[in-house]
Amino acid sequence: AQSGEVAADPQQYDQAYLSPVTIGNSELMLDFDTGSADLWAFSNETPASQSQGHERYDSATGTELDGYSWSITYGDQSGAGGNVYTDKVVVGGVTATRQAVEAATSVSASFSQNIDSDGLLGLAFSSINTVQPRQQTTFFDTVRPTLAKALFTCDLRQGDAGSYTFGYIDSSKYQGTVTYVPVDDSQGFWQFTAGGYSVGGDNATSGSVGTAIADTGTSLLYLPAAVTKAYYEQAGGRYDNQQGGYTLPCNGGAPDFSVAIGGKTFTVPGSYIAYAPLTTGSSTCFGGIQPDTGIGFSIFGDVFLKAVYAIFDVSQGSPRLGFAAQ
Ligand SMILES: O=C(NNC1=NCCC1)c1ccc(Br)cc1
Repeated sequence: AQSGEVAADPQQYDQAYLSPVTIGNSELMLDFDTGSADLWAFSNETPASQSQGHERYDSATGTELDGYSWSITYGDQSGAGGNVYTDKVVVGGVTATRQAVEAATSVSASFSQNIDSDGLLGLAFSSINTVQPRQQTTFFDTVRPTLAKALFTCDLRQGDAGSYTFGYIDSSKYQGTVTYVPVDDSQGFWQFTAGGYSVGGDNATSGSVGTAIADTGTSLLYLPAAVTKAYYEQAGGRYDNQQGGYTLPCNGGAPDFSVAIGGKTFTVPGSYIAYAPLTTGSSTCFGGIQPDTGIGFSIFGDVFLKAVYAIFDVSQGSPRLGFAAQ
């Protein structure tokens, strides 16, 4: 049985985390994304005008799926599209011999401009893979029957290298016990229910967060508008229309944010929520918590995930998420 571990290296401000992947004989840095289900890369088929500074997948090593294509739009309105190959993909020693690899023929500006990222490796459910005419499986679904345990884990860290594992849980990476919650995969996401919250350890805050997804591909923590408003009232933040979100002082006084999941409380340090200065040297920071208005549910992105050890587990028949304090 296979198992393995790969580093997750943070970009500036932990905006995204990138992991090394070998596709054919190309070595690429991909953004592992539990919020989508396509494995795509900049390629020899991506226009030079869009791929300056990126490593590219050489599709010559692959077998083209004739007449197949893909096209994806992400929650932040970025997107890409192209052709489809099968090729050997290796992640931390775990090998998929015939993985669908989606070669980009077009990518949106934010992907071209982020030269650290050579593409994405989707880890949501294969039901939302965009390949036509026949949907393809994610890397995890492709290797799942060969894994020691049908699960992968995510250990993202603030400003430091973390890791993803496939096929095993590394109990040295968390403290205390793991709390498991059921996952509703009907929309293709790692969707769960979050409970009550508190700001700055003040257990007077009431209400509950509700339906949420665990999304490594989203940088911030998007919560219901009422919860977000309650947080910034205590944090001394304000909604800045020009910035299109809440901002707050960078000065280190931001309160912690705690949320109950499966009856256990998980805490995001205030320092994670003073996310990044509006511009270099500014004493005002963009907030790591923002309202989930219009999305339909909350998004537990990297700001939350780097405060926990997360286990994405399909070994029990029904999918489940495990969380433990880091
Ligand atoms: O696209 C999503 N996550 N991944 C990525 N974002 C940007 C690049 C990769 C996403 C998924 C579900 C919801 Br609801 C909102 C956003």
